[in-house]
Amino acid sequence: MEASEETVRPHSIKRCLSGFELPKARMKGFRDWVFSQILSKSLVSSTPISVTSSFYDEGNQDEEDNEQGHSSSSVASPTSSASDLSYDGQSNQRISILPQVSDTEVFQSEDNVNGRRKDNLAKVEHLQIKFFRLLQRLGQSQENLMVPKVLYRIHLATLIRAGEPDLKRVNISSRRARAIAIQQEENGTPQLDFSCRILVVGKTGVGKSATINSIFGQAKTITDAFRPATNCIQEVVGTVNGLNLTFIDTPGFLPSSTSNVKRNKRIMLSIKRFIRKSPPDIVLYFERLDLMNSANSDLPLLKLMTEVFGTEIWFNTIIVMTHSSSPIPEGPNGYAVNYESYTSQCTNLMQHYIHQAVCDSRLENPVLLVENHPHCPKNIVGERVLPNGLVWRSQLLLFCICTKVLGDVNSILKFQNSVELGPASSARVPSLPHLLSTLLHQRPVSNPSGIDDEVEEILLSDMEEEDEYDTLPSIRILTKSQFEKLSKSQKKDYLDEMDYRETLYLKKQLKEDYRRRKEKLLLNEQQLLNSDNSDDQQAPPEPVLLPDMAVPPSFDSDCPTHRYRCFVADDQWLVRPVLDPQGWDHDVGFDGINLETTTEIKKNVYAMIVGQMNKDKQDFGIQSECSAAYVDPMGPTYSASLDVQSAGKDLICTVRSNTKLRIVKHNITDCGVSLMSFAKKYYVGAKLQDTLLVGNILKFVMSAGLMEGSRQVAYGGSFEAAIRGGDYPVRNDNLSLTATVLSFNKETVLSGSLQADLRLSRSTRATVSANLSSRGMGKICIKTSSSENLQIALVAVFSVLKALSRKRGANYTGKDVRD
Ligand SMILES: Nc1nc2c(ncn2[C@@H]2O[C@H](COP(=O)(O)OP(=O)(O)OP(=O)(O)O)[C@@H](O)[C@H]2O)c(=O)[nH]1
Ligand SMILES: [Mg+2]
Repeated sequence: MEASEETVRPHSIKRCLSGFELPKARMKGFRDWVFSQILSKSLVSSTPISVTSSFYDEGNQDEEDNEQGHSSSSVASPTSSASDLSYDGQSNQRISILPQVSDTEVFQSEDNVNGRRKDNLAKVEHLQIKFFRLLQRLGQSQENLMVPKVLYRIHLATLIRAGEPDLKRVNISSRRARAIAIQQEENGTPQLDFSCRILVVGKTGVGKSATINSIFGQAKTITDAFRPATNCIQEVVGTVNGLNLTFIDTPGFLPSSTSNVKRNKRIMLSIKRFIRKSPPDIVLYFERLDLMNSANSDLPLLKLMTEVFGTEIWFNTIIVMTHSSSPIPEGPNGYAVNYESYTSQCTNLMQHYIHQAVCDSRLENPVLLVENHPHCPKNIVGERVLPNGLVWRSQLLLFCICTKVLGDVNSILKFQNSVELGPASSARVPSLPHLLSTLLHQRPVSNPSGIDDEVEEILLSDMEEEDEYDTLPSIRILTKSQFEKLSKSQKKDYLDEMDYRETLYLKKQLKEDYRRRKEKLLLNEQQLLNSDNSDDQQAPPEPVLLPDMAVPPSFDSDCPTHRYRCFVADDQWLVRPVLDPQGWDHDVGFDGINLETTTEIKKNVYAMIVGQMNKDKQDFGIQSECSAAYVDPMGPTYSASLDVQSAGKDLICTVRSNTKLRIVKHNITDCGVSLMSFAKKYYVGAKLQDTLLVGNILKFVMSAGLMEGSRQVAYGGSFEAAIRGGDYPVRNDNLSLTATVLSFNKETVLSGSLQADLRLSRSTRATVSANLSSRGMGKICIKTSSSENLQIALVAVFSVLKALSRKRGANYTGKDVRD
């Protein structure tokens, strides 16, 4: 038997055994859909969604009161700190405990004064004007990736909330707002009124107070290199570039350990009490970049924060990493690590911990690098510059503005409670049209020879013909120098001839491969028959070469490859460990198992099991499919399968049955039924599909089906016409046109799509896919690849860039900047 050293990453099940199609895409498809449904609700806010009430609510009141009983004097009330703090001489910069008014409230008060109610769109437009004015003041170019992202989210949010008559207004609002902002900044009126409340939290000594001082450019709070400096919650107020900033500086948490939990919780509860009346717009969570590594885990602290403040706190949190110019630690093998890769590694690690603390991996918190050391290099205007060239102070202000503006838009348009974080809840209901289209596009269990039915059909028809390749006269292969000596037309003829021969050779190979597989199947049948009669010696199974695993060049005890090996002891079962490099047990890293098998139980009866199971301290996940099929070589194929996969705390179980009939030679009829159970609801579906092959070139597929569940029914059907190139399946040129109709809830959606895969010349391929639906939505995608003619690629790149820049100039908001 072959030794296998291969490990599998989670959710990337690979196929090793041939014979059956592994329906992984389908297995994941439903889960993806569940999450996309939820995410689509948060269009405004994949990162900063304004905090919901539970972050500030009266929840845990009993607990807080209990804790308060024990609270030490280290966390003083805000009023006690005010007396220690003095004005700094500038009228607009002081440390005080002023109640803050949010911008939304400002709108409301203005509206009352004017005696008329501004509509929500006007409020959003007003915010956009402010946003553009602030960008000008910060000197932030609108090319900064954050800016179009924010504008795009505002645009989407307003589109969702706008009524039909307002759509035109929404589309031009951003351009209008920009023009007004420029005008207002030139005139200096009206006065820009923007305030922001920022809560800073993190472990002690990470540089929270130092960062506040750096932002204001003066020592407004006390810092200390040797002992905790901030002993009470205090507000630090000041103005930077016309922005009224209020920082809520808090005492630092102690490193996570069982003895510190109580103290940390006490600090958090007092912060929670402090912010209840006037909640912050933004939370800055501090970490030291130079001390980040997986051994120094912050997870318990992040979990405690989530427990005390609620998951919503993470919606508005920006992660700030101080000491970003300090020397970064060496890599595990003693070599220096590149700055960019170290920072992205730390960012990923931090995000991973937050995902674990929230039990949800959809959050994406912005990360900002900061350096407060007085000797940090500065640019000509005296701003601190990081080793990667970033001027962090203006970047931090920009992040704050963006978060605040999006938060305000969320509250104006009432999006606050549209997203719930946490493990998947069973309240989700799958969409029937989605389930139906999955059923219609499901491929039945394929032939055990491992070759597609249609390909088999073509190969069988070609089988009788003599291999054309063998009848070809021999040809002399030219060396490079000989080829160079040929004239242009001779070169072309030579290459055409080679191309022709290559196609014929590939055809021959495919046929031989098919013949071999068929013979093997026959041999197996024979052996089965013989073994019934006598105990003849069996031929040893063909060894399988498994892919090698990349092993680091030097020994590293942290690399599991050096410690764990696995063997394939039996070619019937393929069992592999699943490696999760970011799993809770970073020492071992394996927290799952992957299993695959295909076997012939009886003559013409095949069984297949494919599955993966992951288990760690919190989560248990399973994805598996068990199928059994009866394949009559001359006639029908009957199959049944059970598909089990986990979605959050629920299990999705699907039982399917399929019958494939070949009554007429070029016609394949496929009938299927499916029963799915999810969250105590059942969904039943049925489909009928007919495939007609006309020669080797034309193919027509018609299908119709329905899906029923939750007392609703979705109907649908599709028609596909495909033309293949003469050299199919060796050359995969094809053109297909599909029309689909889906009807659900008295609404019928028609859609059409085109897919073309063409070989334009010997070295150039083009793929075109386009679709359009009766809802007016569509997509077109053109891909070309060429191994020659670099100039074509350059022309393509140039024209795409030009089109993009023209579009950007015309309208920021119409573009999906997320890609
Ligand atoms: N080199 C370097 N030193 C920093 C940086 N940020 C803060 N420090 C230093 O770290 C020490 C602690 O900083 P503080 O701002 O007091 O830390 P803190 O997080 O407010 O601590 P607590 O108030 O105890 O919660 C001070 O001596 C700072 O000068 C940084 O980015 N780089
Ligand atoms: Mg401090």
